[in-house]
Amino acid sequence: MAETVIDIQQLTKSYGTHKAVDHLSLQIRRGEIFGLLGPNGAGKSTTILMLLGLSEPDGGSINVLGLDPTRRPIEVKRRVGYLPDDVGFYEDWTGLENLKLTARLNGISDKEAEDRSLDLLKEVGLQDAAHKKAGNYSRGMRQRLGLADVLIKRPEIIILDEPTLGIDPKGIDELLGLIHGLSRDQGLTVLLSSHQLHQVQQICDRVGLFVSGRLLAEGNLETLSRVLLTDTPLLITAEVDRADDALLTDLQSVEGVSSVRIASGDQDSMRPVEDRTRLEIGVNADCSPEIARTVVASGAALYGLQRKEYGLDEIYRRYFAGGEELGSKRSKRAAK
Ligand SMILES: Nc1ncnc2c1ncn2[C@@H]1O[C@H](COP(=O)(O)OP(=O)(O)OP(=O)(O)O)[C@@H](O)[C@H]1O
Repeated sequence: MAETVIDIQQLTKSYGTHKAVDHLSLQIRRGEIFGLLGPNGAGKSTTILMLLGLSEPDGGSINVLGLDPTRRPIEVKRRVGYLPDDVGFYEDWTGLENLKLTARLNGISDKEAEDRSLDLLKEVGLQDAAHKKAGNYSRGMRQRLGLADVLIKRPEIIILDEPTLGIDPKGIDELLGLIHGLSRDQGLTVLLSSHQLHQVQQICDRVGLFVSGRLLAEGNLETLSRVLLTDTPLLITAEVDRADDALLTDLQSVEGVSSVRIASGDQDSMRPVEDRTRLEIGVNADCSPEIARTVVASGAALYGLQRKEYGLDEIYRRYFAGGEELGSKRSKRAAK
């Protein structure tokens, strides 16, 4: 297994009485693309600042490439690239000039700076814009220039804070493809913060789900569904002509069923046909045959039965829709 390049243990940071990061423990391995996923204010940026030595923890420990960022921020900065959500460039300078400046600031010779800058501009698909002023770049181009800017010092880890914010869908795909390719080709470790689920899902090897400064769960999609949806890893929807209380009770007693509810029909794409009722049945094993038998035995007509596994989007939506009480229950479970 690849070595651990970021090791966070029981990390805590408060602003006044507000805990922005609350006993966070997390390990990231070399070459991984790890997604920090969570709503605004979840503590992602605060965590990133502490990883870079730009903010001091109140408690716990951080180790980045064997270094404590609070004590050795300069060495960490040399080996870790950081792309904030909005990079500052000299707007009147060309993309190439901006990159060369960063290279020089990192102690790279003029000749090498020119070569590396041109190579990177090509790599991020900006060769044709190399001599255009950064002020005239689109948001997507600026982010790609930002990526080149971060890579110029040949870091081992790059940390990207909401890199796709404000970019159009095509630009997002290009940027994510670029990040993925870089990680795979060069063994670069990528830490990417986002509240855009499908983007994180698209390229991340593992995801950490943040809420209120705490890491509720981490892992690949499968692990997340197991941890966050222990009771109902699968959802079966049944479309019936009617659903009385007796049917709901019968379904609830089928082995493997953990929840039964009548769908609200608030999602257009899933709205049942008029005069039909859609039941959402949370199950921990596929008990479709027994569900079908129970519906038919009740005298109701069964129009359809569908089984699906949760995607990250759904985990996120369901999880956060669950509210505080559910959240704390689940976080305890996740912590086990
Ligand atoms: N410098 C600060 N002073 C006081 N409170 C802060 C400061 N920075 C962050 N916070 C608070 O700490 C909490 C975590 O913020 P943080 O920016 O880390 O979250 P985030 O997950 O990165 O969200 P966002 O995507 O909105 O930046 C929030 O409640 C925020 O208001």
